[in-house]
Amino acid sequence: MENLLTHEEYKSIARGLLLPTTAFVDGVYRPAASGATFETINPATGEVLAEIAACGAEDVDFAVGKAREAFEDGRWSKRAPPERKDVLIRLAKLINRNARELAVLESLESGKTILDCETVDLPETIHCLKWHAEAIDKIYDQVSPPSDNHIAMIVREPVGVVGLVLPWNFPLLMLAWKIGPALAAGCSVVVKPAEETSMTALRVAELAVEAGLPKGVFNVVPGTGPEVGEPLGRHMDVDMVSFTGSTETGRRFLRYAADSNIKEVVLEMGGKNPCIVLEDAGNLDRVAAHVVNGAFWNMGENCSATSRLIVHADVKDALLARILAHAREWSVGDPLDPGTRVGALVSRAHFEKVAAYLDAGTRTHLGGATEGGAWVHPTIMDVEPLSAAAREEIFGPVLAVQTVQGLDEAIALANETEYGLAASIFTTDIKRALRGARALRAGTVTVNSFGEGDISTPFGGYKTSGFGGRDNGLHAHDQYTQFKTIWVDLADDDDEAVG
Ligand SMILES: NC(=O)C1=CN([C@@H]2O[C@H](COP(=O)(O)OP(=O)(O)OC[C@H]3O[C@@H](n4cnc5c(N)ncnc54)[C@H](O)[C@@H]3O)[C@@H](O)[C@H]2O)C=CC1
Ligand code: BAL
Repeated sequence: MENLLTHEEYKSIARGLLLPTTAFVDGVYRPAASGATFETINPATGEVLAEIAACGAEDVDFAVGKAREAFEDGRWSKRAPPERKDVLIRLAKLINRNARELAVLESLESGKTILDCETVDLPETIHCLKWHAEAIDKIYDQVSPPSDNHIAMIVREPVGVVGLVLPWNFPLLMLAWKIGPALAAGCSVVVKPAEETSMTALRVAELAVEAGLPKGVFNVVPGTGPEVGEPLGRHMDVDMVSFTGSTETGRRFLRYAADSNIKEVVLEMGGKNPCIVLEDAGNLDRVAAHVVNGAFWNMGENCSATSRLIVHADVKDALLARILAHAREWSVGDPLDPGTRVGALVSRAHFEKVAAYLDAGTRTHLGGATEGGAWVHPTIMDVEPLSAAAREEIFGPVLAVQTVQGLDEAIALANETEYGLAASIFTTDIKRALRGARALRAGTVTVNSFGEGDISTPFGGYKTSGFGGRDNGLHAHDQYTQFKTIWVDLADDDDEAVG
């Protein structure tokens, strides 16, 4: 990549970074009300990067209050759409101007490779914000003609104060997926970053104010799930929560909403995503490259990662040979080395969770090993259909392989999961591809490729993978918008009144 720096240059930038460590509320950085802090660790070195404000219910309440004030006085919610667009485009440009610093910060906190941060996370974050900004003044209200004597306007209004609860695997991109449409709609937001990765969200909130976003509209409250996420989920003055993370925590947000003000809840949760390769898949080398990318990109810490390979017996050996050849190219190493493809897992605790699955297969084809308490080598293993490794979300670079004899068996096995986020199918027969794609119970199905789609296409899951709406696409704007119907009676004053 011609724009990448050297390993030494990245390390030098890392040493010089100014780290944002306190909450960002009402346009300024401020410590937690209690003064408490927690350590944020660089997972690749085990070193403490910074002490971050450990916020709690009092801080959440303060941030929600400021977000509410901002929403009600209309400083953002009632600004003309073209003006909101200009501010968000300025924010995208500021992120672009600070992209290198943000990429290094993202990599340091999360263990993600600098290669991905520079070439995927930052460009996609910037593109996402621009895309939603550009959409703001192109979404029209509607008029319904119920009768000659009536007219009904269907108008969109911002939902209000929104809580955005983020995961650690794509800290910046998930922030953008949520603030893009939320701010575009005119909402005020209170962001709760994952405790492993608080700093890039804090820095983006600061840049947003520099871009002209009024204070109080974009607040960030760092802290743990129980101390910040729960009070946000239970807050009586939060109108909606959008969450990305585990299915277990997603369920909690439904309970919080039910027990409080029945706020709207949108959940993007786990996956155990199948990749079906049929005997007529065509160029197996190309298929293998997709499978390896789907399984090991971002260390498999990706809700839509290819975590199950369901392969036809006739091509299994040939495909596996090519998969192993591609996977061996994925070098494990320091995330700040631009040659590294597999960085550190996000935390020691997560490393231990993933490592516990490494001997759960019936036969290991590759990997099965760890390194330095932070790295898991790309691992490929055969698994039994009902085993934990075949059913549970591992969220690491582990590919579970199962063999089938035909399409129907493959579909049945693919759907035999509580999840339904993503799936892929490889075949050169268009009818089989479409029959398979329709039968797969997943929010995104890719044919002859691996991918999550594009900012323009909705992303979310079936079954326990998703609830309440979709990220991305214009559909995402619906989440952050209330529809109001305004009826007008067009009858003359002396006509008989009818309902
Ligand atoms: N769908 C996805 O993209 C993600 C899935 N996961 C899955 O979840 C597993 C566990 O990872 P975690 O980081 O523990 O995920 P998590 O779902 O617990 O964390 C996601 C967010 O929810 C917050 N949270 C945690 N407990 C909470 C609570 N009781 N109330 C309110 N908010 C709470 C966290 O602080 C974080 O901001 C992973 O191994 C992986 O399988 C994790 C991250 C992202
Ligand atoms: N793959 C984007 C959503 C996520 O993994 O959190």
